[in-house]
Amino acid sequence: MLQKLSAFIALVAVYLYFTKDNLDIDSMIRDVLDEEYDYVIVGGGSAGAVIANRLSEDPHTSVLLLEAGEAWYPTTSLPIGALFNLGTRIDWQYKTIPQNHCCRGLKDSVQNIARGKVLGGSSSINANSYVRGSKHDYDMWAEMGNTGWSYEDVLPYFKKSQTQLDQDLKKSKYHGHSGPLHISPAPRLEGTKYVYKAAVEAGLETPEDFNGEEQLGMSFNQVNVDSKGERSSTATAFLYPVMHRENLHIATKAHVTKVLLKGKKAVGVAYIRDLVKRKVNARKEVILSAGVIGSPHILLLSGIGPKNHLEAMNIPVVADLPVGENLQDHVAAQHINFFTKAQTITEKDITSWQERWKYYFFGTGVKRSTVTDMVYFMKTSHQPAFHKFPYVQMFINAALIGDIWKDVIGVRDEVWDSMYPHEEYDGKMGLSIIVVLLHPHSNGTIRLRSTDPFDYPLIDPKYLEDPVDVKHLVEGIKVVTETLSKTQAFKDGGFQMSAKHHPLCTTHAFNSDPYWECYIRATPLNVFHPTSTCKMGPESDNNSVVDPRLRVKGIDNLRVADASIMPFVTSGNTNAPSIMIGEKAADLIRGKTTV
Ligand SMILES: Cc1cc2nc3c(=O)[nH]c(=O)nc-3n(C[C@H](O)[C@H](O)[C@H](O)COP(=O)(O)OP(=O)(O)OC[C@H]3O[C@@H](n4cnc5c(N)ncnc54)[C@H](O)[C@@H]3O)c2cc1C
Repeated sequence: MLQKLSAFIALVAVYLYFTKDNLDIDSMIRDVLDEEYDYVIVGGGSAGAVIANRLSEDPHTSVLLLEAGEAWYPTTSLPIGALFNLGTRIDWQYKTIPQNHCCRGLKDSVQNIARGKVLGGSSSINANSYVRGSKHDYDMWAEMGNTGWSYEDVLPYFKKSQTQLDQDLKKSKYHGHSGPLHISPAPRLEGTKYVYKAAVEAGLETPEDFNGEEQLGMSFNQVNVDSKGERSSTATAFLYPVMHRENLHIATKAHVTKVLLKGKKAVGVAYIRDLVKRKVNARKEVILSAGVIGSPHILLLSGIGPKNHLEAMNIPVVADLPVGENLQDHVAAQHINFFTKAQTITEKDITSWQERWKYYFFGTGVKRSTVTDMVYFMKTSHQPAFHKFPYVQMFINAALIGDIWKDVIGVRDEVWDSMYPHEEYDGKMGLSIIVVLLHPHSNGTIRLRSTDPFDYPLIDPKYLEDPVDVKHLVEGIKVVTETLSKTQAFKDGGFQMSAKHHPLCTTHAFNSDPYWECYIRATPLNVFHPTSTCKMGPESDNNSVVDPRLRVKGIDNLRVADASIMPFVTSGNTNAPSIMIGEKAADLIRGKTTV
């Protein structure tokens, strides 16, 4: 009994030691707010946190940040934390509506859409890969009429936000050295080194820096992890260090329900905190940074959206704009697995207490890892010739898929047990490769389910509606099964591809094209990169919601600044681009160029 009590007290002491900083953070959250601020920012995520920081640099400007989620959570600092954050109270835990063109191996044919509900937003719960996308993405945004968003225009903002810790990249003209966000190289385990060798042997490109001169090819990953081995989110980088500013007020657990409008001018927002309906005024502007689902949700509730839909919901139409259209997401093929004896991370390592202590005391071990240690970018033969950016990305994970992922992905029990049987997977080392579609032809929508602001909207990404989307993915899979897997390096590493037949695709010969098409449609993943539901476009683009200065069209004093404004989804993970959008938005709002 005494022993158990001492162990418990020791645990509490360690917990308090490591969370003491969080008590300071709590003390800086405002309970009582002013009636009016210069700027009211909704959502303290990847973009919103950056805007709050930058606007409050001027002590004469008052800024309020309203965030629906909490100030912090015990597992957010762990680089490997994505696995421990999903499905918790800091994840909104959205779901799509049942999908018609995929997903029969998933529960109810729906995909889980995780989003962060905490300061830092999704940057506090994500998988930490630091990927800017292709320079051609931004050049095409500019060609579409979005003046000021070409690669040359946005590169300085990427650099501004960043401190590159990788010794080899420190001198690169593509990286920044004094920004709040810390970027370091992903660990290089024995298992992933074999993949690199395989890429060289197969004649694939192997750029040193996929965020630099050349993106295409196989590279070791770059991650948002600081020199102490902790996650560098926009909360830790941009908010916590400046929360003491007198002119920056931050309110958490404040759920914004509506933009308050006087005619066609935004004058504040309505929100609910502690079960009480409240209002706050904005002297200059309201900035929506509530993310790809939150921002369109609030606009629709405010009467800004497609006329037909608003009328059907009995909401008076203030502006007829395509809010909630153009939803794009990176859909991916289920993990392709290779067993190996070369060092990788086992599921037991991920959950073990020894590893937890190793990380807490020394900042080392597998919890310092973000698992995706390498990335590969490729074009496919099915993409239009004028698209110079890649259509496929691979995440090379230094761990086999295991039960820890089952609920995150939402695969039906019997399908999961058949795909990843315990006797084959438990305790085994290996690689899992996720092949991701970067530019889906199938775009979807976000619509109101009801006028209750707490009712989640209807999310329909229409995954894989267009058959060409599957073709891109099959071509990507073949690089794994026909090229990498046949190299001497893979033989030397003892890599053995799992030949487990997908239980819903047994009528197709294993490893044939029809087999992979079936495999992709049966149990796809989304890799949490939805964008473009408040698309940016010039005056002439009727399919856009905000102009290139991020102002909501036809409404004064209202901007949107987050992943929802992307004209199309970038060629890679979407956190760094959302942070860049935050940096650029701050300059657009205050009318000065800082880069
Ligand atoms: C599990 C997961 C893994 C990912 N992995 C990676 C990765 O490895 N690399 C990468 O680059 N990208 C990754 N992403 C994607 C990336 O994190 C997002 O694209 C990016 O964070 C989006 O930024 P944002 O500012 O648009 O929205 P968010 O960061 O989601 O911020 C929106 C904020 O608004 C708040 N909010 C919403 N509605 C309201 C409301 N009504 N009232 C008040 N506040 C509200 C939310 O709580 C949230 O804090 C991942 C995402 C997830 C969820």
